[in-house]
Amino acid sequence: MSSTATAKKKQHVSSGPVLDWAAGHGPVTGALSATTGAFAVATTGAATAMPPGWALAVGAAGALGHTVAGLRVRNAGRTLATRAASWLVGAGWTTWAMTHGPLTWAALGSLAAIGVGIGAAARSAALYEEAREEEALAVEQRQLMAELSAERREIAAEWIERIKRICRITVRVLGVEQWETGAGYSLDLEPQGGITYDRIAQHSVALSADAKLPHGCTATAGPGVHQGRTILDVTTVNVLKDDCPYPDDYGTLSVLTGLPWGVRTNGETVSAYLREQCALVVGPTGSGKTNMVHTILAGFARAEDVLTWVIDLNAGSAGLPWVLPALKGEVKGEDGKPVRPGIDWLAGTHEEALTMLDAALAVGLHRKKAYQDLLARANTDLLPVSAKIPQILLVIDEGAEILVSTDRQMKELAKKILEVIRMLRAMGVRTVLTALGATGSVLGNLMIRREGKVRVALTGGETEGMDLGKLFPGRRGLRVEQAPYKGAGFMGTPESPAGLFKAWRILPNQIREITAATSDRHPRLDEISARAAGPAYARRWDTARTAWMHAHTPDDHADRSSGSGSVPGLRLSALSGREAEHVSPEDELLARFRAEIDAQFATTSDPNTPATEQPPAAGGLNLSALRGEQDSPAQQAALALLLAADTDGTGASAIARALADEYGTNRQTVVGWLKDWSKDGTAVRIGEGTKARYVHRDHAPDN
Ligand SMILES: Nc1ncnc2c1ncn2[C@@H]1O[C@H](COP(=O)(O)OP(=O)(O)OP(=O)(O)O)[C@@H](O)[C@H]1O
Repeated sequence: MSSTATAKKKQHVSSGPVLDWAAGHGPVTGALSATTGAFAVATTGAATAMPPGWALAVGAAGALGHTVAGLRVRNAGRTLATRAASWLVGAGWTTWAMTHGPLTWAALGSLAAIGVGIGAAARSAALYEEAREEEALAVEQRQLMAELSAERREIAAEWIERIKRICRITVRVLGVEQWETGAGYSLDLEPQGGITYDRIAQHSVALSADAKLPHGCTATAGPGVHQGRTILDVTTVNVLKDDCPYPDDYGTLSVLTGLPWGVRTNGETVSAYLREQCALVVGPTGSGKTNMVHTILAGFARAEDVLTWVIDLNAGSAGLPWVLPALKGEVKGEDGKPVRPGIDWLAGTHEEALTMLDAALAVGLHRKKAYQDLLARANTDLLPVSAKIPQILLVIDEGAEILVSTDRQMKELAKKILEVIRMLRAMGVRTVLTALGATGSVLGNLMIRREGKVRVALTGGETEGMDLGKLFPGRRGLRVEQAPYKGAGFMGTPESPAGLFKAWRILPNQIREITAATSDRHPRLDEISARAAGPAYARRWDTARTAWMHAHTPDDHADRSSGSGSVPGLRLSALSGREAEHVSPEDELLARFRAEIDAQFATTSDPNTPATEQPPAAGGLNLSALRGEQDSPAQQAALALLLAADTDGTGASAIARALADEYGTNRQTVVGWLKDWSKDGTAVRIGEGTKARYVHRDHAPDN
């Protein structure tokens, strides 16, 4: 748009002068308007005996007005002079014609000559202005180019020419940034003529070929800082074929600020934002899908506001590495204490999966009612997820296949999965489904299409059942052949358009490290949700329900620990009376907590639980790490207060006061806990009468 036109637009918007001195006229209409105007004034003026000086005054004002308007839009001196002269000549003729009569041949002839003259002058001024603008653009581009280094200048010139030839678009290059990884560069482009980035994106494949980029490298156009700008990412080194190890920084993450899943070809981390979105990860066998699931679980484990629930009907294998090392006591915290599993619940059977989905639905639906006040106070309809009210992320391995299965049992699961996806976004329950293929039947489901906008396709070179067009609609130029490596593929989210990416490679020792490093960080299910989830949730680590985890993982400590010839493998279920004699105090405690939970939820005894509440055998799954898991959050908070009270100790009233606001706990309840803790040795009562107080056993005087 010319500067004159821009200025004109601006004047329209502002409440500026009523007379638009910069009003647009072409050379012909301008000349016509001037001559007919002058003629009309001269004839009317002559007929009404108007003083001729008026016409001259109007002309002078016109010349002045146009000059001021021209100066404001920085017109050239030449243009200003032409316009002012046109006004003055017109006014001069009108004055003369009014005194000598406008309807003479001399008057009319001279007016025609003046009209042609004004037209020609205006045309020449317009041409001059256009040339001036073009020159200014060229100077600007030259300046930009001068600011770039020689190498960047060369890159910029090369791409200006290539885009012009292939896309038939003229672009200005505003910047060239070479990536620190050395794997390519980005160009900041401004396509001319109101063209947007997608016109360049359409030609991605042709541009990559023309630039002779190596296999696995692309030239991908994406949106720039505004709609008139484009960022063109050009990969020159194929980083997809090399392994990309999971970073060894296990720092705290949040579902609100994004969970990193891998890297783009430019070395940038690509994150999934799952507060409101569900995710779909597609990968045929051997593509690196299991590894990707572990990378996803690692991110969830590191988040302080996420509870991960995993369903894997393939014997729970996706979740086991996150559970077994902790349950078997193979991983210890820094202080040598047992650690909590890296995920919060693992379902490996159809029944357990149903229980989990029912619990998720109960939590979500109850949160809707119970947190009404909180939502009103926060003035939002999205539950404010935090470490206190965590997001539940349900990872369902091969969940997409469950959704399209015709099997009766699977259909039952599918119905509940879809209910979770459909109803619980606002209440902080989202899903990550994996699928073996990006086929029509998987993506045909409206709920997946609508709610699952975080999408990953791990191709591993597999073209069968890999419809990238369906997985990433509207994104052109993505081809499976660009990522023929394990763990490599495409990822797209609402925040980051689909493009090549490589999943981090995570190894079993890192899973153990992350389990240990994040043990204290995992949130607990808020009390409101825990109540809704009920005993099914509270007893998820019960021996009867976790026995299957050992069914197919021979215990390598079995022989070492049981010289007396105890049966290897299923130690949890093998609760023989003899083994039960060697019960650790912590396991005894666990049994007591279970009984308490029963009382709290007023449940009848679980038919799956052994008739006598026997603790797990010594040397079996080390459930002591889960002691706190089975308490109510209020009870855990009370225990934390007891610990924090150090050697001074504390009392029931003080603890109840501290918990009243958040949990509504009364003194009587705390008295009960303190009594239990004194009995089982967790707390020690010291002093008598009004001096009586409780200290944690770690701070007891004789400890
Ligand atoms: N991100 C990655 N980077 C490098 N190599 C990887 C990556 N992911 C997987 N691999 C390699 O691919 C192999 C298969 O990976 P994985 O078991 O995750 O695949 P899968 O798709 O789950 O296959 P299957 O379903 O057969 O188990 C791994 O043993 C590893 O060597």
